[in-house]
Amino acid sequence: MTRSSTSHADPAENPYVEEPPTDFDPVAELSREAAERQATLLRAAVREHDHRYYVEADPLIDDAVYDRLYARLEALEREFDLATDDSPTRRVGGEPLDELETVEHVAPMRSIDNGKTAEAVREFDERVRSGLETAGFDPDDLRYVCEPKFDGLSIEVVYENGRYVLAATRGDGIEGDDVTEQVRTIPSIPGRLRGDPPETLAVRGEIYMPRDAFEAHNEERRERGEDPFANPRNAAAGTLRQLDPAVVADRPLDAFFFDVLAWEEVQNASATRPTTNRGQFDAFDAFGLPRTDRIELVEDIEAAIAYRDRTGEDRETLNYAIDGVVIKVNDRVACEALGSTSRAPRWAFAYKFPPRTATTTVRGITVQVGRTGRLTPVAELEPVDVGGVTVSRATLHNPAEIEGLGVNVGDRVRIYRAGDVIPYVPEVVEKRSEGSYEFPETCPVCGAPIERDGPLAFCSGGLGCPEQLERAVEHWARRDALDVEGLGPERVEQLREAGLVESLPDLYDLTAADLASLEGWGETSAENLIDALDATRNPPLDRFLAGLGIPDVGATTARALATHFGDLDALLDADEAALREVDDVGPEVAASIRTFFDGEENRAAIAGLRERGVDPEPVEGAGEDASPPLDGLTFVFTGSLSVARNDAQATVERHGANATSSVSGNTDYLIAGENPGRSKREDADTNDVPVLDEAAFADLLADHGIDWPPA
Ligand SMILES: NC(=O)c1ccc[n+]([C@@H]2O[C@H](COP(=O)([O-])OP(=O)(O)OC[C@H]3O[C@@H](n4cnc5c(N)ncnc54)[C@H](O)[C@@H]3O)[C@@H](O)[C@H]2O)c1
Ligand SMILES: [Zn+2]
Repeated sequence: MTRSSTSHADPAENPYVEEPPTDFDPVAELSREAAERQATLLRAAVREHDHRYYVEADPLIDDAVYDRLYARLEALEREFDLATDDSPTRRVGGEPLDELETVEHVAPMRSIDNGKTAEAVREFDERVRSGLETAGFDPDDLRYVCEPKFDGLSIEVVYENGRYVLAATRGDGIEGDDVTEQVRTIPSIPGRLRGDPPETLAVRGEIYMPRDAFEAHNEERRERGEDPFANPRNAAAGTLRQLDPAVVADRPLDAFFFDVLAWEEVQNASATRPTTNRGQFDAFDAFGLPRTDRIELVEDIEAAIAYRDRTGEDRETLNYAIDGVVIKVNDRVACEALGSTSRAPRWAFAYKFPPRTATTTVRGITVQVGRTGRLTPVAELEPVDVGGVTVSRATLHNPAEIEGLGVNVGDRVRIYRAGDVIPYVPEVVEKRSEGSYEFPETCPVCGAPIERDGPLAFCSGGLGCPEQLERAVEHWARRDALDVEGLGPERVEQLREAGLVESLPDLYDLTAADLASLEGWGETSAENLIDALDATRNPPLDRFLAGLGIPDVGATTARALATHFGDLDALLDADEAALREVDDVGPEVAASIRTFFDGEENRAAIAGLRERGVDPEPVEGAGEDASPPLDGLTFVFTGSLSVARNDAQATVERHGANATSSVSGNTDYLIAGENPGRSKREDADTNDVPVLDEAAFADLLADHGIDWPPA
């Protein structure tokens, strides 16, 4: 099999690549010649966008714009009978990456036809009915099975004699990338099937990053100064492209399976393939393959439409991203009779949710200052409804983005909002102003000069900038840092405005009397905050470090630094070479730590804290030779313990162990509190992982000289 080559359009010569129109003339008004010319350009443009989207994972245009180009091309090909075999409307849009090995799929991995209206779904139903009638089926026997359409990464997984042997991405539908080692690290994908599987089983599913994990992961990226992923789909795709399986193992991915690509048995007659799509899910259950429990078998297309509406209502509450539902003919013999085009099966249809985008006017552009001084421009908008939510602000990310969009006050823009993503502006739809917004040269809050670093801009005012100071104090008080209750953003702002807090150490000069004199404070709340601050005077070293907000140092790196150096002075004196000896710390992070500790302001803050008796506890037994007591062990926690799960995880990590969120063959202990999760217990059984209750866990820690519950 040869790899299909993709010719790329030269963006400069093709208007549909660089600046796709927002509207097209009606197809009926075109001459045949004009239609041919347009179709040729559109084909080249769609190919180019496919490449940017599937291969480079860096699309030039928004999905809605792409969908418009694609629909136009389909319409021209249909009306003027122009389809060519190599048209992108005839094939799946991806192609394998160069860095990974290429593998051929056991059966083509096709796309799915889709639409956003009930009308389009009814037309699909009519096509199915007439197709079945032609093939001699009784359309009255027709049943549909409905499932959520997961917005992740399509994957093929192959089992031979029940053993996991291969995983591949969709690629161009015929060949994909070999990601066997990467996918092997996903805990919910079994290494061995249970029950009575056929000799060869190839299944299709979707890999996704759970929403909570996505948010946590993005938070870490932001802390390291990296750009967050725009959505969970990109996060999952970016992760699976990692060539190093250890990186993949570190990021929480999960999977749902929904289709069988091949089911072959030579001798094992008991393992017959189910005759319905619904029945295949029961087989998945028996084999231990994860699948959604939101499957519904319905009597007719109207019930399928209702299913989509109900699913849409639950959309924001699910821990995974979905972009619609998939409606499939249930009976597999009927599916085979209907068959497939080269691009998509005729027996399935994706009924997508309405786009979460709208058009509105930019009323103003403001600039926000973050903890590290990073400046984020924000578009202040004419309020507009987007999928049921009123949006009046959208992020413009950074000055380079503004230049790229060419946006200015007064322009009409499209905004995009998904449940878990801050609304943003993918395009200007109508230019009504001159040029693009001119980014200020000084910080709008403190007036210090702005410094540019590539696409980003920073306020150079440091903790002298009121906004940076407030963010730094809030950061210090965060749960995973010093955990000071009662010190939220509003109170921090109040303390700064009252002149009580002008630096981090000032927090520890506060008195209950100072606070009680402020508006909205009583004696009790004042004393509570003073007590909460007092309780942080001897924090564990890692929390102290996390609280300082060193760029690139999140909670995990802070723990690694604390365990390695043991006390603050050793760390303050460490040069970059010494810092790089710590796990997780590469040259960039080492340089960033050094720069932070060399900064005069930061030195002064640390000295000021120590003068006020805020001094971190040294870590006992730390040092390069002594390996930490729980080194190499992996724990999973389930159910409720006497302390928060985060704290339990932090405790074992502080002593050298890993804490992960799902049980696999690599887990050493499952710690089960009250009301433990059933699936984790089952996974522990399957993988022979010992399950400890909290008392037994405390004993285990005591054997290693670790106190439980943690102080
Ligand atoms: N912005 C751009 O330049 C650009 C370029 C190309 C494509 N796109 C976007 O990509 C999308 C089209 O991509 P596509 O062809 O991969 O289609 P798709 O991703 O919309 O749908 C097909 C996929 O759905 C998945 N799926 C999820 N749940 C499923 C279930 N329960 N049953 C069956 N399949 C299920 C399958 O893995 C399959 O690969 C469009 O939204 C388009 O806008 C954008
Ligand atoms: Zn400033």
